[in-house]
Formats: sequence, C-alpha cells, structure tokens
Amino acid sequence: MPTPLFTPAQVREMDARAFDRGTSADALMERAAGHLERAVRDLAGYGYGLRVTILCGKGNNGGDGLALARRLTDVGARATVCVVTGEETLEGLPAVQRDRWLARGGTLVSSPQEALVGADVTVDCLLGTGAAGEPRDPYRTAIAALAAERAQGTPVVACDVPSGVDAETGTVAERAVTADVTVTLGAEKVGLRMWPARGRCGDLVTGDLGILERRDEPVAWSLDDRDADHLLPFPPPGAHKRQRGRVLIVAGAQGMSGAAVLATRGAVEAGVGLVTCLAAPGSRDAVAGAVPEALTATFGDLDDRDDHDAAVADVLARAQDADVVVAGPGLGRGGGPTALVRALVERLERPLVLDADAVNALAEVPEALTAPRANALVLTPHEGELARLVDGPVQRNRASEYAADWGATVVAKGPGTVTASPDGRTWVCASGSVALATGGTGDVLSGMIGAVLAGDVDLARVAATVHWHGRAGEAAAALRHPAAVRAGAVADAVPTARARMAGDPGPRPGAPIPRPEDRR
Ligand SMILES: NC(=O)C1=CN([C@@H]2O[C@H](COP(=O)(O)OP(=O)(O)OC[C@H]3O[C@@H](n4cnc5c(N)ncnc54)[C@H](O)[C@@H]3O)[C@@H](O)[C@H]2O)[C@@H](O)CC1
Ligand SMILES: Nc1ncnc2c1ncn2[C@@H]1O[C@H](COP(=O)(O)OP(=O)(O)O)[C@@H](O)[C@H]1O
Ligand SMILES: [K+]
Repeated sequence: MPTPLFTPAQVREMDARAFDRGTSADALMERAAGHLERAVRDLAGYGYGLRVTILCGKGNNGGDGLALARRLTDVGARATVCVVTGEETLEGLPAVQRDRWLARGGTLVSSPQEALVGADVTVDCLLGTGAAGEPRDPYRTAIAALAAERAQGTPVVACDVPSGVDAETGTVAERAVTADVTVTLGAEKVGLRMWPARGRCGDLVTGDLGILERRDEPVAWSLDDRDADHLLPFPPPGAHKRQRGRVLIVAGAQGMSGAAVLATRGAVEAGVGLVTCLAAPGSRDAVAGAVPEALTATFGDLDDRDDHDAAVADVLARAQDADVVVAGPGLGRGGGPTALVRALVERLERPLVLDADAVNALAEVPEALTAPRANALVLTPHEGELARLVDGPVQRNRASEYAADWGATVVAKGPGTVTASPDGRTWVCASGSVALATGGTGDVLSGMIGAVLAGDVDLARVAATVHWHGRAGEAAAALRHPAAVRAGAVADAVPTARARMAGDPGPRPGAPIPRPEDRR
C-alpha cells in the first residue's frame, strides 16, 4: 500500500486527539522510546553490553532519549546520557523522564564530547519537530560532535527527525545531523521524504504510536514497487496495437536530435502500441535511424516566422491520430516553439505532456497556463524550468499549490521528484539515483509518461512512471557505475526495471490510491 505522508503539524493534531481520548503524553513517550530501543538494537544486531550514547535536548525529543536510556538499561545495554542544555533546563515530561532515569541509577554526563567516548551507537535526541531554523548552541556544538563521531564509524540513530532537518519542507540547516536510521514517530513526515532532508535520514523507520487513523488525510503519498507496478498499464490480452495507445512526440528542432531520440526511446521502451516522432528534417533522420520501432515525420520550419503557422497547423492535424502528445525535448526556443506550445495548450483536445523547451515556452505565455482547460496537461520541469513558471523561489513542497493554480499535473523533477495532480493528490518519489543527474534522462521520462497515459489518463500513473524511471536509473547505475551512466543506458534499463518492480505479479487489485472524493 502507498505510504501516507503528513506534516509535523498534522502529527501534533493527532497527538492532541489522542490526549483528548485519554491517552497520556507519558504513554506516547514510552511508546516512542520502545521504537527507538528496537531500532538501536536492530542496527547493532545485539543489545546486551551495547554502549549507547544518547544526546538529549530540553524538549520532548530529549525526553524520548531519557526514556530510551532506561529501556536500554533494562535489556542490559550501557546507556550514557548527556542533556546538552544542562539537566536543570528540563521541564514537564522531559524532567519526569530525567527523574526516572536518575531513580533507576542512571547518571548524566555534562559534555557531549565526553559522553561520546567509546560509543558503539549514538542517538540524536537533540531537536525534534519543535525546532525551527538553524540550531543554536549548545545544539550546534553537539551536532558537530556527533558528526565527528560518525566520521569515525559510529552509526547514528535519529529520534523522530535528524536534528537540524525541517520535517515539513525537507530543507536542512547548515549544521544538521546525518543519521543512519531515523525513527519517525506517530506517522511519516513528508519533509523527510524530500531532498535534501532525505539524504540525512538513512533508513526511515516508522514508530507507530497508535495515533494515526484511517480518516487522516495525508498531504502526500509514497509509492513502492508494487504500488507503482499496479498503477502502470498492463496490456489486455487480445489488444491490437492501436488499443495499446498512440503517442505523438514533438521534439528535436534542427541540430537537437538527441533529445528527440531519447524521448522517443522512452516511449518505446515503456511499451505502447504506436509512437510517432515529429521533428525537424535532420533530427527526423536521426530518430528514424536510432529508433526503428517509431514512425517519424517532419514538422515545418518553426524558426521561419512566415512558416510557423503552417508548422503549428500541421502538428495539430497530426495530433488527431494520437491519444497523447508529448512536446518539448530539444524543441528549441523562440517565437515558433512558443506559438506551437500555446496552440497545443489552448487547442489540443488530447492529454498533453510538456517538457524542457516547451515548459520554457509556456513561461513566455503565462496566460495560457492559467486559462481554463478541458484536457489533461502534465508539466515536467526541472528546478530551473519550474523557477521560470513561478514567482519567487521554487519550493518543491508547494508543488500541489502550483498544480491547483495551473490545473495541471506538475512533475517537479530532481532527487525525490514531487508529482502533484490538480485534484489534490501528491506523491514524493522514493526511487532514483544520482546517476540520473546527466543530460537527457528527463527526455526519457517525458516519453515514458506519454506512453503510460496513452492507455488511460489516470494521473496517479504519472507518479508511478516517475518511480519506474527512478528504478531504471538505479538499474543502470548498478549495471555500470553511478558516475558512468548515460541517458541511453537509462532507456535501456526501463524494461528490466518494470520486470523487477512487478516481481511476482500476483493479483492486480487496481489503482491503490483513492481519489479525495472517495476518501471519506
Ligand atoms: N506524536 C509524536 O510525534 C510524539 C512526539 N514526541 C517527541 O516530541 C518531539 C517534539 O517535542 P517538542 O515540541 O518539545 O520539541 P523539540 O524536542 O524539538 O524541542 C524544541 C526545543 O528546542 C528549542 N529550539 C527550537 N528551535 C531551536 C533552534 N533552532 N536552536 C536551538 N533550540 C531550539 C525550543 O525552544 C524547544 O525548547 C518530537 O520530535 C518527538 O521526538 C514523543 O515524545 C512522543 C509523541
Ligand atoms: N541527484 C539526483 N537523484 C535522483 N534523480 C535525479 C537527480 N538529479 C536529477 N535527477 C532526475 O534526472 C532527471 C533529469 O531531468 P532533466 O533535468 O530534465 O534532464 P534533461 O533535460 O537533460 O533530460 C529527472 O527525472 C530528475 O528527477
Ligand atoms: K532528533
């Protein structure tokens, strides 16, 4: 099942609801400590005699750490605890936990550096979801001491969030913890799935506190292989090629054949009935040579001011024979491409995927983006392209707002790509590799998205395709080396990545993501 993701504020509301029903904050803290204890022992592979150093702050995150120390002692581990703000700063529950720890015979070490000596595992209970902004001293110094210890090979378990990481936005302070395991408490926090935060968490483990209810509405979802596979098309037996979808790719201005080849390959490798690539004459020949499975044709000269109306009319006419149009890779910049993209957005009665230069063209005619539209529009900008479409700095955690404003599905690309559909659903991609950070991999993705939408315009399929593309990047990186992957190798890996995602296909339950209106 897809994993629901929540904001820290939502998790606080879940806490408050649990308190209203009679669950005590103390009970939640004890449950949290139980999950941390298990994570520490799982990481080490043993508990008895394990030397664990716990650095605590003065909030409830620190309280969790003090409760953990007691539990570890109960299973024979040796816990060393430092409250970095000084034990006298604790109030409320953390103070109660401190007193229990001291009553249990525990002691407190005053300096983090001293506490860390000889640790087998360290636990970051410095700052949790109550923190904001750059960690100040004494947290700052403690975070540096933890990092120095980790550099010597001592693994770090983070309580709830790695300190210094924003669990809502996914941003990371200049001084922040890097963990090997993060035990996220109550429900998964959306920011921890986003980059750069995701890179600080290590393995993400959810510590169930019994506060999440079925009716809780997540802000986003994360798909696993099986979820994504079930969302993707599976050809019905007996289908003929036209029923398996027809994709038209409009790409490759003069001298920009590579992008057209890669987008066309993306569509072909993703599996579809028919792919046609429309490109400038030289590019068309390159596509025909490189991708024999595709049909090819040329559009007129988009660079020629007098002729671009004819070229636009030609593309629109050819689009009548397609189920989906993908436009943009290597389309070029200028009046011709802008006129073409505008015409496609305003007049095409087919689902339309706009990538790369088509996104840039759209930024030239923003009124086309906000005008009401009947067809499905999917935009696949990387951060630079997205920045041209929005006012002010890009925030990927705001992709759902962009999607709602534009009535379009927005695929905000980058590590941890965020896909948001205009009906309010959002997905944060869990797959991918830095191997994808190379020219042309985005073109492969746009072709793949065209292919999957050709059968059925379920926008959850876009997120599933992003996941699939990430897995293809991982597969290409494993076969070669993350530093030596070219976009063509990602296209090569698309079919095997799907086969791996499918595993033992088993029964297909259909789309597992409920739409908002079905979720009551
Ligand atoms: N349902 C849940 O999620 C539960 C949460 N619990 C824990 O409670 C934590 C949240 O507790 P709190 O709200 O007390 O918050 P924190 O434990 O994050 O503590 C925040 C403290 O740090 C200070 N602070 C804030 N920003 C700072 C900065 N930039 N530099 C230095 N100091 C800063 C604040 O003044 C405050 O004293 C969670 O992360 C989790 O560990 C658990 O106890 C159990 C239940
Ligand atoms: N560090 C990274 N980790 C994972 N995926 C990445 C990373 N950097 C880029 N990607 C992915 O690689 C692709 C690059 O797309 P794009 O920037 O449009 O490239 P191009 O225009 O060269 O085709 C996107 O799918 C993006 O999500
Ligand atoms: K923490």
